[in-house]
Amino acid sequence: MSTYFPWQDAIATASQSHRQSALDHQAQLTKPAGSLGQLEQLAVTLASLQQTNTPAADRVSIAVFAADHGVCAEGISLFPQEVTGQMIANFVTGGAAISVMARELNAQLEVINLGTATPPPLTDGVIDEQIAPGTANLAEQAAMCDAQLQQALLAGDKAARRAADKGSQLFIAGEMGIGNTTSASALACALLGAAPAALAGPGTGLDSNGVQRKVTVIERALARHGDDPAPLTCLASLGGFEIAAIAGAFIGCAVRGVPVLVDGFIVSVAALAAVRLRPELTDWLLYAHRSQEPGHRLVLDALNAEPLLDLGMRLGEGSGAAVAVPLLRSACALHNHMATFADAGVSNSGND
Ligand SMILES: O=C(O)c1ccc[n+]([C@@H]2O[C@H](COP(=O)([O-])O)[C@@H](O)[C@H]2O)c1
Ligand SMILES: Cc1cc2nc[nH]c2cc1C
Repeated sequence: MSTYFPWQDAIATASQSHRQSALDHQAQLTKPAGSLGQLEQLAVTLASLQQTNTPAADRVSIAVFAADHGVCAEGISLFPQEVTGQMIANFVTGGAAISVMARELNAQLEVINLGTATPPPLTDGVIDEQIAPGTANLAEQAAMCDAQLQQALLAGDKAARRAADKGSQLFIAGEMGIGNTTSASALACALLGAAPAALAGPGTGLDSNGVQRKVTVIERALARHGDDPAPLTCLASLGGFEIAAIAGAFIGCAVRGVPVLVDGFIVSVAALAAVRLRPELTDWLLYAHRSQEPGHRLVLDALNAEPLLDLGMRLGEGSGAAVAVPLLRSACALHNHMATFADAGVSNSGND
């Protein structure tokens, strides 16, 4: 495939010296070594990515990418397609889960429309990156052409640039798209060489007959696609506009040195495609939660990812990542504000 990448710039590298300083600092804090578990690693990782001795997750950018999917014609979702447009309006008017969470976190929230089958009832405050009124039906033809893929990747890159320009310390991508678990499952199958039955799940709530129908649809899509695992080919053939945009956004964040907190199943599949495209991206991805969508486990394993939370969530929108932000903030506050053994006059002999 000849898709042109406008951002073939080098991905930023984590600072080994800040990593070492952060590890040394952790060893001085008034606690048995390792007793803050993953919070210690989080603080160290953020220090090395942010190239600082005082890591932070105060300035958070959340970008929700929304788009429709032609594969909905196959009856693979419990919900009608017009919900995508309706939820876009709900995101900007403040009633969606991610809107509430963004307010709680004092995070920047932007909503990006990459193309819906039914226009959103309200477009004020929505970033317009519409490519087409949804992808084509991926069971029958490529979901998008090369030019559309490029537009989607670029829309994601622009969101990453806006986050970097605002000085964001953490980027979260959310997604909204009725039918997108079918697209994400098909894409993961192609990237991993996995069987549809291993990846397909209920999405918004299909029963077992519905999941079986979804498996058959993905099998048709993969038979048409063939076994080409090249990430750009897979994205165009089986992806969604929002999934490709998220892949572009993650690469754009890593190029600009903004750490990413990865949300659920669909976002993780976008991350997998992006990592296959640019393996150096791996360092920049932190994983928030394991979604209830059964395929997420396989995708996380392929990414070698150990997510922080497992709360049985399966909403999307970036909600699983948003609930993990307070953990990152706690990790940073502890790293930055705990007393050292020397400062507090506490004996450190147990840590020798
Ligand atoms: O993030 C997840 O893990 C997740 C798991 C299942 C469903 N979703 C959300 O549900 C929608 C897609 O579900 P479906 O059944 O229409 O394919 C889409 O808008 C996603 O945000 C999200
Ligand atoms: C109501 C609704 C909200 C969502 N948010 C993300 N995916 C969604 C799917 C539905 C159906």
